[in-house]
Amino acid sequence: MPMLKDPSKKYKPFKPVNLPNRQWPNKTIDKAPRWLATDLRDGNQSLPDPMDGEQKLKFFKMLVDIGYKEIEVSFPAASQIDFDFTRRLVEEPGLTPDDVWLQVLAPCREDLIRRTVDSLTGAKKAILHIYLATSPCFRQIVFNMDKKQSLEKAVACAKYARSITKDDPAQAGTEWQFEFSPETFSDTEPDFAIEVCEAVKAAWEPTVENPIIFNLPATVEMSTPNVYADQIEYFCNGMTEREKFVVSLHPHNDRGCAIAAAELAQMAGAQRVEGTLFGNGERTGNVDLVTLALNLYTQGVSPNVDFSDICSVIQVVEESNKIPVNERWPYGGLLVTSAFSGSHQDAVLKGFKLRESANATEDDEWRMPYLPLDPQDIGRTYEAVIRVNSQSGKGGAAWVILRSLELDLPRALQIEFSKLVQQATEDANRELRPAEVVHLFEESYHLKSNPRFNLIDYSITTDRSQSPAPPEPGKALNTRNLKRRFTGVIEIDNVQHAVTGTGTGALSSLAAALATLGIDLDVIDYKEHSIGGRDSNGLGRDVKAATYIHCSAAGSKDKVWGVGIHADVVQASLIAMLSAASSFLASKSGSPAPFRPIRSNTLTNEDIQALEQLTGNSDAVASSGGLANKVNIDLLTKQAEA
Ligand SMILES: CC(=O)SCCNC(=O)CCNC(=O)[C@H](O)C(C)(C)COP(=O)(O)OP(=O)(O)OC[C@H]1O[C@@H](n2cnc3c(N)ncnc32)[C@H](O)[C@@H]1OP(=O)(O)O
Ligand SMILES: CC(C)C(=O)C(=O)O
Repeated sequence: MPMLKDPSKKYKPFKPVNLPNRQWPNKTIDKAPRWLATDLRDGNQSLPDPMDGEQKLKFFKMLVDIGYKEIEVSFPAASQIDFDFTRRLVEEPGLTPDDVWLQVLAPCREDLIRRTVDSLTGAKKAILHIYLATSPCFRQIVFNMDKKQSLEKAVACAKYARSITKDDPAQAGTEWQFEFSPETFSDTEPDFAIEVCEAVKAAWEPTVENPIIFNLPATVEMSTPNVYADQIEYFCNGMTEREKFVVSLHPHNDRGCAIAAAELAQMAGAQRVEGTLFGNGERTGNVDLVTLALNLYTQGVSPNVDFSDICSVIQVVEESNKIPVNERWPYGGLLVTSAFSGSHQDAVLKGFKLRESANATEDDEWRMPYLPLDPQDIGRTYEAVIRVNSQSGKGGAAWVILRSLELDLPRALQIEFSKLVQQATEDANRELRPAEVVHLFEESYHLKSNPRFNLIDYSITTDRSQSPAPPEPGKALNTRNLKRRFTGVIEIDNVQHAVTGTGTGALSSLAAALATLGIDLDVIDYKEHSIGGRDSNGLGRDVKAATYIHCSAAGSKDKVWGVGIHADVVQASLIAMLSAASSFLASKSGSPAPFRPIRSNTLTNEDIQALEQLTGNSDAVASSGGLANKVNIDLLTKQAEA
């Protein structure tokens, strides 16, 4: 059967309350309401498999830890499990903190109210909650009662409840609060709801010090949230003795607007909200207390409950309800603090960088594109903020590398690496985990090991023979301007090559040395920074240098990046150069592997002496960076002679 083309006969629009002078739209919420957590009652009653006593206890303890002071723990007349659980909370020392109120629910039936009150005997602080559906639909279909009968039933039950609680001397050890719910309030004629509640108030005789709680449920959410807010404001205005009752909300989520309804209704005068963590409850659920609390928090209002360990909360909720918390659930969902798409990542990363450069503390104003809440405030890590898939941009992968390896990649390297990541995500057709992004980076830039190039040994000396300006007579040589000479042994594809080259610094001298083998690279960009932290004595001994060099191949448009990390800053740049050289060989189509030098090597006798010293003399080795590999000096000599 298709859906009705004209549903107007079957479904009628909700008739809003007439409240032309409504005040609530001009109000804001500037303080947390009283919370009532009803996971163990309304949440529990909606589960295919309700919780057992142990599960309830675990959940109860978590609610207490979060900071809830009013907890609806059971429907004691429903099952022995619920009754016993309530008794346990009352009897077992230390389970219920002195400032926590145990709330229990019963329908307007004397036998069930009696049983319910019995479950609380001896409690320090108890809220007895009874309900009677007051809407025309329920009066007619469920109870076959008219308004008068309905009102009389509510009053009779309130009187009975009073007689066995606050009026019963045997119950004097308990501090009692009384809550009445005109169930289906949102579908009840507004004036009738007021009439019933006035009568119940008169029956209970609340005081300013101990007001009655009128819980006004949207048992079924039937209208837009503004209509619910109107109903609440209308109720508050219509009732007498406003200071003797607390208005409580109990929104369900049939239309998906429970959060909005709870917020607008607070603006309309409600002081208390009943709900469950992550909105478990009948049908589409109760209003979600986590979202409500964090909505307040992100407006700078303390919610008086603590979700700083949201992951543990989710774990207990899921194991108790056996219903997963949706990944997209506001605030708590696993994916809501993650950005996959490039534009989001770019914006978020710029936000983080700005905070970092401003040395922002936890307390500093949170201004972050796309993220209304600092994930760390609820125990989520920044690692999970950026995730990499085929929708991601350069910033995503760069962030992963930064967080995992501390490498702050230059922009052009980010762009180059993101192309590799893009290819990998498209090949895999899925998200790349951080470890996979790291692995791809390490492989691409030969971080763990360079498969083709190995710096066996080297020394860098000043080259007086190539001094740009000979010293004036009588003046010392300005060593700053002296050229540097790289002399070393580089293994390429398992063959050792003795090379030497001169340049303005270590890098250019190595570049010159490589050029003698036919590997012509010009360094066009260079960046370095330190990584690693301080040791246990607070000294920067564990600090390493990270070097990035961007090279162009002489005579071609090819450009390659090299990355090197080493405790020795010079060696880091030499390693980076060889990393670039390796990429250069790989990028050259038609380049034979293994590598064969296309130019002959010209090692002078001085070079060979230097190499002999380098490998034979342990002091020299130490001063050259302490490379351990042993060079076959005979082979090198022969190579040089040839
Ligand atoms: C909106 C809410 O969430 S309200 C809370 C709902 N929670 C629960 O119902 C969970 C616990 N409930 C139970 O364990 C059971 O339903 C009990 C123990 C309360 C009652 O069980 P039973 O006696 O078997 O009655 P049952 O549930 O079949 O039917 C309800 C009866 O109570 C009546 N009733 C229903 N609601 C109410 C009410 N608020 N006040 C008075 N009577 C009511 C019904 O008219 C029906 O009476 P009938 O049999 O004369 O027609
Ligand atoms: C008993 C009442 C408060 C209830 O659960 C509801 O109306 O949804």
